[in-house]
Amino acid sequence: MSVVADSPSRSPPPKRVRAESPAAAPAAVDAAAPAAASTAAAPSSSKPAQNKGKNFQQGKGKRKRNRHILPDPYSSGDVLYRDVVDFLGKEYVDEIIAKGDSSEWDAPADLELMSVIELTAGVMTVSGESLSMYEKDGKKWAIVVPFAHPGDKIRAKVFKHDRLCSMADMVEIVEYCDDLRGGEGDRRVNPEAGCKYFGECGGCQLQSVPYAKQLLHKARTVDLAYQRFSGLQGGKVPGILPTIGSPKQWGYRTKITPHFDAPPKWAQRPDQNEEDANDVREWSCRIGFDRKGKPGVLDIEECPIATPVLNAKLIDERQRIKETIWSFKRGATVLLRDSLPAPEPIPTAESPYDPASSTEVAHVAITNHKELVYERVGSFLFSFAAGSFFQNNNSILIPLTEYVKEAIFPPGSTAKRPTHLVDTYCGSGLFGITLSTEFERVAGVEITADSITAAKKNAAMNGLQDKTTWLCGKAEQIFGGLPEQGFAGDHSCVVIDPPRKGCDTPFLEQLLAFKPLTAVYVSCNVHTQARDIGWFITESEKRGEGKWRYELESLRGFDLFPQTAHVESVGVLRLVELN
Ligand SMILES: C[S@@+](CC[C@H](N)C(=O)[O-])C[C@H]1O[C@@H](n2cnc3c(N)ncnc32)[C@H](O)[C@@H]1O
Repeated sequence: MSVVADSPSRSPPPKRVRAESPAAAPAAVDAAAPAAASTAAAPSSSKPAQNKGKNFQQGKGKRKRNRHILPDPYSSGDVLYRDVVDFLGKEYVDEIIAKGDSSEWDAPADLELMSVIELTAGVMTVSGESLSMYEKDGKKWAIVVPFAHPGDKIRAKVFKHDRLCSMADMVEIVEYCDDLRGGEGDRRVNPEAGCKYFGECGGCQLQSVPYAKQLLHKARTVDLAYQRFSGLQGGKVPGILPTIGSPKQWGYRTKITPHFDAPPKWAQRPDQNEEDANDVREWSCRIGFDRKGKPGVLDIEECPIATPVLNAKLIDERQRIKETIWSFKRGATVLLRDSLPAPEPIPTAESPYDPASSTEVAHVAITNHKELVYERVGSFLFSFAAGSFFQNNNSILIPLTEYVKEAIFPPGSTAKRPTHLVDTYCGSGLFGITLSTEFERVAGVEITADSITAAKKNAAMNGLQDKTTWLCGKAEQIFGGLPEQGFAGDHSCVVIDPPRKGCDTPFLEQLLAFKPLTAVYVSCNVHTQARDIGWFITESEKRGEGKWRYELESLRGFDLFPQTAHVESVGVLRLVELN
């Protein structure tokens, strides 16, 4: 474990552009960044966050205002706060907050910023950090430290106080607790395995945890999300099923986006004499990922969770950028995407893809956002622009799509069989196309025109053009257009796979009005999923007036991102007629 000495700066990272052309490229959107959910108790809408930026004035008559900013609901900050409350004890926290003197923001007096303290890590947060107890004069306070496991004895440097907790950097693990250790990525056990940047890179959080325990951690995350955010009482949330592991636990990631900063003004250019300018310093170009708890980019030569072809391409890209770095005025992001080589000829509606003809071929790495990527999922071929959305772990896509299929048609069920599938937030058609064999008709809806173009092309490449309809528009407006296409709730099933911010209220309202036989909600943010499913079940009880309602039949995580704390959650909703 490396020693972390500097205090992190809290300033926002500089803007980045794509690395294709150094000049005048547009600012790239970080696809991995969580979208802030916007309301506290209901699915997201266009309303502003209720408590964002709320000010609390400390001390009457004082001119200095102390801004205490609460995290957006369902954000990682909100989830951490819930972890802290559970750790300190809800009764204790309620008591402190009930005083109304904002003392939940006041760290214990002797806990000074930049001080190094000794702790015993208590529990692991949802996002994989440790929480340790700091108690002084009856005041309980949590210390958040990354990379420590429950039971580890550590030294940590406090750099920020927050509500009921302080953030600290890991300085040293003095004594390891073996309970959660011994994973393949634990370099104490396997010095050659895992990632040499673990402990410094902000990308992975759970590498040193054995894989089976990573899966348990993710099942707990799903469980906690429903306890905290669904508003559903005990019996309405089924027991969380074991997390389905990823067939590949390393070398699985088919897309990575390392980034780099432009040379700062003070940096000494290679062609510059030191006498030319005062105050120039040496600067080196770092291409990689954000550092954990420290500002700036961590220089990354390889990423062991990325596929081998991406790691090979990373060497070339790093070389290319280092050679041209002085032409960049702003930082930039590099896209690296794993692809099959373009098939020859490209399958078409007239001559569709034949899975029997496919052979094992060497993959290629694509760096141009507009170039087409090809991926196989089971007996289907997909293509999409490299810069657009597609799931990043191909190795788990057959288990995931097969699971959704079985959830819709449970073996031995006597329930009415849906004949039509509506794939909402369909992207380039992953669920609609892989599940199409079970349905008479499939409709997909998606906000991004390019993805709909890709979905149509994918349907044609797989010979599915006649049984599929792909509609570009907001999912919030789409159910109205479905009857014209022959879709009605009483013979349909809906797959819902929204971005991290979850569904909007208008979407869920339409889903309730459509009243499908089954809905399967797949989500990369279990916290907004819990909120949406909680709302949906509760509303269905009101609207069903004792005649019908939706039940949450099953819940389980899929590990699309081994070694990280992320979990994909699949919730199955079934319409139940009550008389
Ligand atoms: C998590 S991705 C899922 C894509 C696809 N189901 C898959 O697995 O490849 C979410 C998709 O929802 C789309 N999207 C985002 N907001 C939307 C909205 N309001 N209405 C419809 N689609 C939306 C995004 O463009 C993105 O393709």
